[in-house]
Amino acid sequence: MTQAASVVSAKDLCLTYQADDAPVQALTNVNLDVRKGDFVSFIGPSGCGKTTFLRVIADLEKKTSGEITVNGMTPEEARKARAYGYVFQAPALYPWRTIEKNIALPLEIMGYSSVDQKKRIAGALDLVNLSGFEKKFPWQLSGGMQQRASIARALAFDADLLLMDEPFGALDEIVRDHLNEELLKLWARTNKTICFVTHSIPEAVYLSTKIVVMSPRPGRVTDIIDSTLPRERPLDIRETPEFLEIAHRVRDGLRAGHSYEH
Ligand SMILES: Nc1ncnc2c1ncn2[C@@H]1O[C@H](COP(=O)(O)OP(=O)(O)OP(=O)(O)O)[C@@H](O)[C@H]1O
Repeated sequence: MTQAASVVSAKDLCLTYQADDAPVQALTNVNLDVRKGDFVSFIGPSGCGKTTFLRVIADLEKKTSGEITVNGMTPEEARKARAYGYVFQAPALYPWRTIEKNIALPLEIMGYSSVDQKKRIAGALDLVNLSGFEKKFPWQLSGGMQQRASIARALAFDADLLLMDEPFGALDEIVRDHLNEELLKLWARTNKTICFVTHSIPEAVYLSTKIVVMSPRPGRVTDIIDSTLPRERPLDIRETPEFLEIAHRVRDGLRAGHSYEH
């Protein structure tokens, strides 16, 4: 079997923010290869550079040195080619726009025709099980539904790559479990490549084909774990020895990152 194409490739990637008082080294020599169809989670304590890494992929920040390609292009070229959808930590929906108008916004900006917009909005809402909620305003939906609407917005232009920055962090555990299951189904159905930031070890292990463990100051990758779990994952897989073993390795990686600081 030939290896899947590289979607994100980072080689010795470094990023230093030029803050007013002192420079902040947010990413140091990050080496990572994300392949088509991978579900990659980034886990690490606050401030280790997870968001920064997603923002470099999305061309929202510029690298200081090293290499980064997205679908074989520079991040700028990839952005212009609409290579990815981005889901933020909070749903970030405009309260004065209905759900369909929120999803339409990036499509309007990109100049899709209104017929095309309608088709894409209907398809994206169907993927996140929100058909029928087009005319509702964000405040009429629960937190979980709002987050699904913002996932629909990221799906609407049908990019192969989905960047998700801790999308379920603010939700309670039951809703989060449900959305984790739904996200895996969506991933299986669409064969997208997903880069997902989380603070939760069980969430990272449950969702991912690859787990990138990071440590802070300066943001480094301490471990990259290829999951041995099958792609089909009922929630109770979280009680299997295989799952717990991977979770254990993630925890060890996080601890190793911490002791580095002393
Ligand atoms: N625009 C900026 N200017 C200066 N420093 C910044 C800027 N953005 C982020 N940083 C710093 O860079 C480091 C990495 O930040 P980043 O947001 O990538 O971390 P994170 O791992 O995503 O954290 P969290 O889990 O809290 O979201 C932090 O120390 C942060 O304070």
